[in-house]
Amino acid sequence: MKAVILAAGEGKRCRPLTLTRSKVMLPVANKPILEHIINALVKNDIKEIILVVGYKKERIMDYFEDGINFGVKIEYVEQKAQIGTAHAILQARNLIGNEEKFVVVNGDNIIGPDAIADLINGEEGDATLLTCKKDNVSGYGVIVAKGKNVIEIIEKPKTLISHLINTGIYLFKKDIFEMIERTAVSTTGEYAITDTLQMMIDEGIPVTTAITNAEWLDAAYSWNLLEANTIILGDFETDLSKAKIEDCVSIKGSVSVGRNTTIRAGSYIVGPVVIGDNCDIGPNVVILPSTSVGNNVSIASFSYIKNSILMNDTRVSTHSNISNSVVGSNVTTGPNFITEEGEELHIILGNELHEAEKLGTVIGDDTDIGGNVLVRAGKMVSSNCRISSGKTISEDVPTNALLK
Ligand SMILES: CC(=O)N[C@H]1[C@@H](OP(=O)(O)OP(=O)(O)OC[C@H]2O[C@@H](n3ccc(=O)[nH]c3=O)[C@H](O)[C@@H]2O)O[C@H](CO)[C@@H](O)[C@@H]1O
Repeated sequence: MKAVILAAGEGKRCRPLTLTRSKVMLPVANKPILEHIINALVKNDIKEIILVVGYKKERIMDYFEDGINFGVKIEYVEQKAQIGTAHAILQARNLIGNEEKFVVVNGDNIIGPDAIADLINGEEGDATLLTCKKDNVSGYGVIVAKGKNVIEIIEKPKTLISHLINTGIYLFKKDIFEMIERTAVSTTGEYAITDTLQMMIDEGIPVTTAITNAEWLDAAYSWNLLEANTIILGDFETDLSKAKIEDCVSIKGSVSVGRNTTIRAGSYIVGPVVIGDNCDIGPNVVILPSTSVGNNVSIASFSYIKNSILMNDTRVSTHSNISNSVVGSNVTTGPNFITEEGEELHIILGNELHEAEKLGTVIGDDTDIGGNVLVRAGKMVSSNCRISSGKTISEDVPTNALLK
């Protein structure tokens, strides 16, 4: 069976990190979200993948190429304008060819292999939709079902209607393409697959639900990446075989360190922690759970990193303290860079107010921050910013900002 993965959108709610890559390429435990999905499909023996790409597609295509290094065959199809999930699925029509049925997966949620197995085992009717129960259903499509039959799909309702949400994982028969062609544009101006399914239900065509308790993680906002990272790191095992570990390094819990990475003397690392290839850590650096450090990262002496994601090519100078933060790639921070720790924060994004349980900061790619800079809890610095030494960041910093 083939699978179509929808990966053409930006994922605006994860800005500033998605200004330079799409959400599907955001790393969780040092692997793009999309790679976790592909691994889950492979474990279910689904090895022919059609990737619908659009926004920043080169980044996806350069990473996955033809899929051979990931144990799959990947074919790409471009969705030129991101006008909805139904429209995205339609782009795969020619590549699905004569397949009677196929799996569709939103590319921006982390899923475990059992989620796909639950979908396939629960197949019934013309379309099967994988659902899961969630306490907080805001921001999702919710499902009203009678037994296995879906009665109604309500996209992002304002009031609580059901605790059953649409995971964005489906098993379709190829007739779905004709249904999509008949789908009307929604009030938000998109061709939504949820509208296609509702149209089918209204016409008496059976749409069923399979429920899963398996892993399904959505990092809706950039700070949610930290929770996803903590969960995925929980499955990691210690692997120090490829690293250079100097004397007097203390390592506890599960810690995985990549090729050609040096952990210098006096460093103290408590897992779960994953560190990529070609990194230079220490001397005397403390890294605490649950932290992911990408490839080609340096963390200089006496720095302290806790519950954070540091992406590729980032350089942290001495005596820094980075906690509960997501730092993009190719970021440089000067000596004594401090992220303030905050809990139960209110964060304004666009015109909406959100809550973050815990957050230091989120920093976009290609930003340079001088020495002795403090970022107040929950304040974000966008990409390509230059911040001079000695500043205290008490407001969000916009893209390309120069703070002298
Ligand atoms: C209309 C719809 O489907 N809603 C579902 C979607 O909402 P949600 O609002 O999350 O849907 P998104 O717009 O984030 O898109 C989901 C995925 O489809 C891709 N994409 C989106 C639009 C587009 O034109 N092209 C494209 O490829 C995105 O890159 C992403 O990987 O997922 C949720 C689960 O996370 C479900 O609960 C919602 O019911």
